[in-house]
Amino acid sequence: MASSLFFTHSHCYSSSTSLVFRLHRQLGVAPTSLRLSSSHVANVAAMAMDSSAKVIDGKAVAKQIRDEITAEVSRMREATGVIPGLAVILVGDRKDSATYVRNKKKACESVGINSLEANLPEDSTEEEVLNYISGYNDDPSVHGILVQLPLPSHMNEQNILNAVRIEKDVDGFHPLNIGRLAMRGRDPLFVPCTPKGCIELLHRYNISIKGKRAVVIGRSNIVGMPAALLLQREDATVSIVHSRTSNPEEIIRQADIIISAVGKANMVRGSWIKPGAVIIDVGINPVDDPNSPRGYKLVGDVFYEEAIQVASAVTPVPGGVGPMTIAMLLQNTLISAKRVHNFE
Ligand SMILES: Nc1nc(=O)c2c([nH]1)NC[C@@H]1CN(c3ccc(C(=O)N[C@@H](CCC(=O)O)C(=O)O)cc3)C=[N+]21
Repeated sequence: MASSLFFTHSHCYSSSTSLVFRLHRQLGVAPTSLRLSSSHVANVAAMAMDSSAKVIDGKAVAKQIRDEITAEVSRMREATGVIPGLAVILVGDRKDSATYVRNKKKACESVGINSLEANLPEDSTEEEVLNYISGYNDDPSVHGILVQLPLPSHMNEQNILNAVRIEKDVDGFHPLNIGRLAMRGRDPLFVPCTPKGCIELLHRYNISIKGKRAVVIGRSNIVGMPAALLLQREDATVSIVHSRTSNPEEIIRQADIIISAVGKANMVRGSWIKPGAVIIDVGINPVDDPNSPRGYKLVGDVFYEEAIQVASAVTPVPGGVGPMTIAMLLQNTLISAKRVHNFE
């Protein structure tokens, strides 16, 4: 999910918070004795006292959605005899990809969706991958096809994603599905899982989007760009901040809703956040942690401990967007099976 990295860390230290603290030191006064006039800082202080930000529990919402899907899968099976099927193609042996694929398989089992898996060696040819896709395209027991990304560098991702039948494109990555997502008055067959999960979290927490200022950080094909399109379809006013944006902090500070999908640990600092904003953190970044048995822990793009003091609601990492991505994949697979079998 991590796209290209950007922003030097020196940016983080030009934040207004650390500037205030530098001022404290220069003036030789205790922080509490400083009169801070801006409502921003006052609000931050007020919120810090009751540390009021809500944690958006993606893990719990994903569980609820899986329960709903379980019920629908069995209703469909009883009425039609059809069991939705998802095929996952994994090329190579990246450890993280293998873990994600295993989790997807487990999730399928937990809701009663059939899962098929093709594990191809790293040195497979593009043609071999295309052959698998074509087999799944023609297999009526397969309602969704997912090609785990990233693919080995010798393969042309575009050729491979284009080969998935749009009726089975449960990732929503086919250019025709993205094109429809971008057009007013049209609807894609599938919406990409991670951005869909972000919007679903906002809905389930009754956070209104219409008329709000939303900022998406990152412009990847799989998260940032479709997330911006979805927010716009929900009637938000959307800005996209990326590696060539000259004043990212200034733009991010105007947002009522922030979706960050950059892949840079703790990049978004508390001082970049408008008090009361809602933060959806898509980043899943490993950082060294000698106290963890694995030697690392996962953090988001957003500096969580700071954000929770300023925002009204924040998704944690792990336990935020990640579990929602998988829940949306199951949902897309169910939608696909229902559509092809005309089951309402
Ligand atoms: N064709 C394709 N479709 C994808 O949807 C896709 C992909 N390729 N390639 C890789 C990324 C990554 N991704 C994640 C899904 C779930 C979690 C997830 O459930 N994370 C948990 C656990 C994290 C952990 O502890 O390892 C959490 O955030 O709480 C994370 C990441 C889907 N991706």
